[in-house]
Amino acid sequence: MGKSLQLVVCGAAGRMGQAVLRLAMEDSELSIAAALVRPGNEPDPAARSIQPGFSYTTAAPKDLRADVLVDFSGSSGFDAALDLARARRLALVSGSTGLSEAQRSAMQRASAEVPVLWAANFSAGIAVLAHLVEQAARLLPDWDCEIIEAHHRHKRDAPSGTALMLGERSRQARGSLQGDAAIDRSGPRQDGSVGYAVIRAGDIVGEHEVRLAGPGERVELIHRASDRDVFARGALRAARWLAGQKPGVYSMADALGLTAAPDSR
Ligand SMILES: NC(=O)C1=CN([C@@H]2O[C@H](COP(=O)(O)OP(=O)(O)OC[C@H]3O[C@@H](n4cnc5c(N)ncnc54)[C@H](OP(=O)(O)O)[C@@H]3O)[C@@H](O)[C@H]2O)C=CC1
Ligand SMILES: O=C(O)C1=N[C@H](C(=O)O)C[C@H](O)C1
Repeated sequence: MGKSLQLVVCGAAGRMGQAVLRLAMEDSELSIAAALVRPGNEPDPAARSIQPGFSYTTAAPKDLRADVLVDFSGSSGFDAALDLARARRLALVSGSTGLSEAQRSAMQRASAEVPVLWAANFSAGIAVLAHLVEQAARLLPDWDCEIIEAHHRHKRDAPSGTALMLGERSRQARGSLQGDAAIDRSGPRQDGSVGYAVIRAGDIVGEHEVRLAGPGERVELIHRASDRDVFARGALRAARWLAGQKPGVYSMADALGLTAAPDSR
């Protein structure tokens, strides 16, 4: 059977880009139409377990034929990825975090033209954690909510996109209008706020703990990713699902078929 779904990968030289490329190349139903990197940033395919003879590119070819753009280029590459998806009418799957309000608005506008699926975290476990956090926050409306996240030493944004999503979900579940706790955590805690603590160390793939604390007791909900491939697999699953959808905004819950459960955004 021939390969069916053509992918463009943005941020292809990065940790996630490399994982997406490797897994896509192992999949007989996927092929890589273009792997976009910054000029001078082309990894050695041989050194990274990518197919021999595979070539990276710094700009999309004029005759590009593709179905879905998978973006892991972070906030610095996101604008170019979004422009490319719009210009070539490609469905967009993006896991880039640390996006500004302006970038999020631009993504929303683009969804009128192409199908868009953005998720802070493509793992199935985080989709379930988000669901549990919502339930716990609703059942324990007055308890303090703290989110502790840990990632590798190279991560550029903080708190992580996943931590912010979990905080937002907890606030939504409580109907709280209260904002995030200030970065300056000195002084007593503000009722109803969500607090964040950040660890950046070594090669930690991604850990998120939501701690709900009341008087004399606490509930801790934890997810630990130990292999970056879980995110890459989730993104490829999202890409398969998104191809052929109408323009609009979609979530990982849509792609996973979790219609009754909240999504992982
Ligand atoms: N949703 C999810 O499940 C997950 C999301 N992420 C998110 O994905 C993003 C990437 O993570 P990670 O792979 O670890 O980061 P990396 O820094 O390893 O990779 C990002 C890559 O994108 C490149 N890049 C930046 N701008 C451009 C551009 N304009 N054109 C082409 N390439 C560009 C960077 O190049 P250079 O180094 O030269 O800047 C780098 O090679 C982050 O925002 C991270 O938080 C990560 C894991 C899972
Ligand atoms: O940068 C990473 O590595 C990760 N980023 C995402 C985030 O910011 O939430 C998801 C995952 O935790 C790994």
